[in-house]
Amino acid sequence: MVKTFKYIYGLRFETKGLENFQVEGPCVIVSNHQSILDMIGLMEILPDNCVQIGKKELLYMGPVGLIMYLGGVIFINRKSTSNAKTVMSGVAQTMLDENVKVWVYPEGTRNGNGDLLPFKKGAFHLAIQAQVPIIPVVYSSFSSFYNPAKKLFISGKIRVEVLQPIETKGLKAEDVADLTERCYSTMRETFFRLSGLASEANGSAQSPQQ
Ligand SMILES: CCCCC/C=C/C/C=C\CCCCCCCC(=O)SCCNC(=O)CCNC(=O)[C@H](O)C(C)(C)COP(=O)(O)OP(=O)(O)OC[C@H]1O[C@@H](n2cnc3c(N)ncnc32)[C@H](O)[C@@H]1OP(=O)(O)O
Ligand SMILES: CCCCCCCC/C=C\CCCCCCCC(=O)OC[C@@H](O)COP(=O)(O)O
Repeated sequence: MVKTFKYIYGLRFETKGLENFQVEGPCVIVSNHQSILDMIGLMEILPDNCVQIGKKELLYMGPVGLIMYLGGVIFINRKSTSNAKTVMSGVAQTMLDENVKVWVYPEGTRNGNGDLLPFKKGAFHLAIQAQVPIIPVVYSSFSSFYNPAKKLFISGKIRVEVLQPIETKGLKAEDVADLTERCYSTMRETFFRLSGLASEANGSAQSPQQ
């Protein structure tokens, strides 16, 4: 049902690398998060047996919260790192027991400013604790067709790339920072490429025309 919103809004998806989802057993999928439109992009490529990590406030969104709850979304309290850590440790065991993939937005919040925010570390702890691969997914920038500040929302194309799995076998807690950084730079590079943006050393991004 969520997927059908793409026809209403005139969004087209060009997807590459779906075969990278074909890993044996569970994995952690990480993707960039620009807006609520990501829910359409999520449903466009959602693999089987995959649940998402969401902020707990979403649970209180009436019927939408109920659907998410019934769909298996794992709710975390972002204001309490210790609570979120406890929930995610439980997830590591469950994903192995039940052969489930877990989708995390490592930026931890929506960000439509034409770059990726620094990644939070929960997804990477999770993958290392469960010793499962990380599969990065990158969606190109929406800014050419969707910009609430400029009251812009027209039809547009979203390029999606499912990148190759990053193995975590043998990695330990002390490798989390390095793994996070590796994944971040690969995804950021891919984001700029898919969006046709030139990156700048200071972290801001500009289109070549600008
Ligand atoms: C029309 C009808 C519609 C019908 C409806 C249908 C709807 C669709 C159905 C389903 C779709 C659902 C989609 C849901 C999408 C939801 C999107 C969101 O909500 S995004 C926001 C929530 N997600 C996240 O925040 C995930 C990312 N965040 C993290 O991973 C964080 O790390 C954290 C676990 C929340 C902790 O946050 P904190 O700010 O404290 O982050 P740090 O990363 O800086 O961590 C601090 C510190 O703790 C260490 N740490 C972190 N995690 C762990 C861990 N698991 N184990 C051990 N240690 C951990 C981390 O390393 C840091 O320490 P240090 O600095 O020393 O390294
Ligand atoms: C004009 C925009 C129109 C949007 C059309 C949306 C089509 C999708 C239809 C229904 C899906 C409803 C599901 C709602 C789930 C919202 C998930 C989401 O994006 O949560 C925000 C959260 O991650 C981070 O929150 P903050 O950025 O920190 O606060």
